[in-house]
Amino acid sequence: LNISPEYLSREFDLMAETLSSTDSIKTLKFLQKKNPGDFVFPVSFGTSKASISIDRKATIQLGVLKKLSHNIGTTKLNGKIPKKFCPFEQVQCPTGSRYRSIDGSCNNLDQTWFGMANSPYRRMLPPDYDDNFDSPRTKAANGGSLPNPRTIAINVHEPNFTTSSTNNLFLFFGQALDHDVTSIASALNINGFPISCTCDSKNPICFNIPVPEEDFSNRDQKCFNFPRSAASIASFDCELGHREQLNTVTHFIDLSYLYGSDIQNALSTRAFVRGFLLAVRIPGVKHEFLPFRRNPFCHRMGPTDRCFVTGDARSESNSFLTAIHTVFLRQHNLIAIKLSKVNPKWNDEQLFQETRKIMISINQHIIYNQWIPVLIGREIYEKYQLEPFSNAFFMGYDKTQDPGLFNEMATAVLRFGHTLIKHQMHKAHTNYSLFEKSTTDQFLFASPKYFKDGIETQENYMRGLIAEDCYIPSPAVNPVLNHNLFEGFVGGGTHRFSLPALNIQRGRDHGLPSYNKYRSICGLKKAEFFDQFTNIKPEFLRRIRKVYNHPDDVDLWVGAVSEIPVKGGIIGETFACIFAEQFKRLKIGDRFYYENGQDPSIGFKFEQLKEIKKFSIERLICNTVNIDKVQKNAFFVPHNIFNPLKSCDNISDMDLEKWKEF
Ligand code: HEM
Ligand SMILES: [Ca+2]
Repeated sequence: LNISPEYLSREFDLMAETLSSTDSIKTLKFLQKKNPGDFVFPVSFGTSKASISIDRKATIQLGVLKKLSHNIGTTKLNGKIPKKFCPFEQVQCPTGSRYRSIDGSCNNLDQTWFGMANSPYRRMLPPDYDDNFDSPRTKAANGGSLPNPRTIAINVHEPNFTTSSTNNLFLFFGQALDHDVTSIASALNINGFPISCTCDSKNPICFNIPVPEEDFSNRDQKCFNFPRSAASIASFDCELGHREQLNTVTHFIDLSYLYGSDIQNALSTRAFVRGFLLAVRIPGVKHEFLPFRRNPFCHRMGPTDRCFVTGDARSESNSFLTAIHTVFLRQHNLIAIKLSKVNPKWNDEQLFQETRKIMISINQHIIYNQWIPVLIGREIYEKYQLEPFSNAFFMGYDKTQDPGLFNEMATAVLRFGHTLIKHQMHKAHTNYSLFEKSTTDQFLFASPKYFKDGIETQENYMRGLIAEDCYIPSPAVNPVLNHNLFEGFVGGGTHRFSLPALNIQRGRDHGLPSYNKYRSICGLKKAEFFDQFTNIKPEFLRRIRKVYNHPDDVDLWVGAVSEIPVKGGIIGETFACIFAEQFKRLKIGDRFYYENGQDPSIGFKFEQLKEIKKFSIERLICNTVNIDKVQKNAFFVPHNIFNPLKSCDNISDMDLEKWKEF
């Protein structure tokens, strides 16, 4: 049904007025109450000024849709959101820039917003909201309710402690990559406060998970607090549409976790001398450290503690991830020093931008050349043509391809990692022997410890990453993540979370269709009966059948992490297919993709590209960690025969002389 612009304009104004009056009352109550028993969801990282304003306009749109669909009896309404309520505008692009913008805009010169920060996710399949456009997916095939996510967490994701040959570097490099491409905006109230979803809250933004009878670990709390993700308008041209979610970081693989996704953050990471990023130097110590800032915005810290400045607020969520940030910071400054020697006339800005470009390129090279084949196996890797060329430019950039991240990636696929995280992890000495175990809760938000334990500790974490294995792929999730997540973190209370339950609830919050639907677009058969989930091991299928009534009910993350991994890979066929499609788009839809040779003014010279391709994860480790040997493939634990240690002297590096300007 087509709705006239005049009618829509009136309805939007009315809805804005209604919402602002109820919102301000709620906010006032929130401020007056300040009840110490209230607690705030601890994971509200994905926020930005832009996300608050987009959320607001999207909420007004959803209110209008709800009212109209109620009055008219259909949700299939066509019309344009009035200009005043459309949060997106064409960006004015500078002409001929050789470098990526910080917020990702103007990568695509026709569709300037493709992949930029604070823009909506895309979807592989249309959403499956209960009311078709906004309310979470909660209905089961038999007309009843889907099983409680926490019941699923307890029964399907119960811990198992078997380790694999891939290591923690593979895993946490994956988390860093996730943080590069996605950060779901959390819903905030109009004053920018995180929303406090107490168990009895009637706020429609609260989608709390009740604690089921069988949850022995959490009997003392009534619910798991769960605010929905912020809303976004689904399309840039502001057609009326379903609730979409908002990515607050650049969708491109552009090291936004190192350089920031907005200008203010970006400026705060720079030293403004010789192209350097801000870093701490300690006299007599070879390597640099992350720059620090003081409270009050550090998580879980005392008044004298310090935490770090980085391009992404989640960099401190665990010490192993912080170690990866440190490695990239060091490599940036190493390149900047060399470039300044090669081109002594370049100023800070030139040095910074070219170093950033090289860094993003070596990171893309490691991802496409080394990390992806381990994740999805060679067969799918080759089928989707993700492998870099050995000796040629890539000429396949296609400006019609939208590289934007699929909601499925943020809400399910990239969360495969949650099943691989060991309950206890270690640091390692230079000879790779592991020592000092820490349990999951000890390395979460542990920056003060990371900092205080002294400089050698940081090297020990980095060596721990390469020396220690992670778990094998399976639906099992370690007991701290599954049963006691963030225990004691929030206001000193006993509130705990369950990571599998959060993943499942987030999928429903975003209206992700069921696992079964994705099977059918990924070349597997859509199952009529549970037995037709033939790529799920019987022991896991038994668990799934115990909690779900129908194959169409199974949540995407749950079904897909239960699949047998693809040959030579870590994830199953369904995740591998969504992943490969996404990373193909991130390659051919990124004008600055490092191999792109279509436009010499932004691409590397051929001899420079050859140098980039000499770089590897092993070289990165050799350059930035106190170590003189590293295993042949640094994403696997060392092995005397299959993955022996190799001297760093025999691992190639880039020759930056190829950047000399005459
Ligand atoms: C120490 C370990 C980790 C903890 C405690 C942790 C915890 C969390 C939490 C609480 C969320 C938000 C859940 C929600 O409300 O929707 C989340 C999101 C996510 N996690 Fe993890 N995680 C960890 C490691 C990892 C690893 C190793 C990976 C992947 C290899 C990963 C991938 C993701 C992704 C992709 C998201 C969604 C991010 C977004 O788009 O906003 N996480 N994690
Ligand atoms: Ca990015």
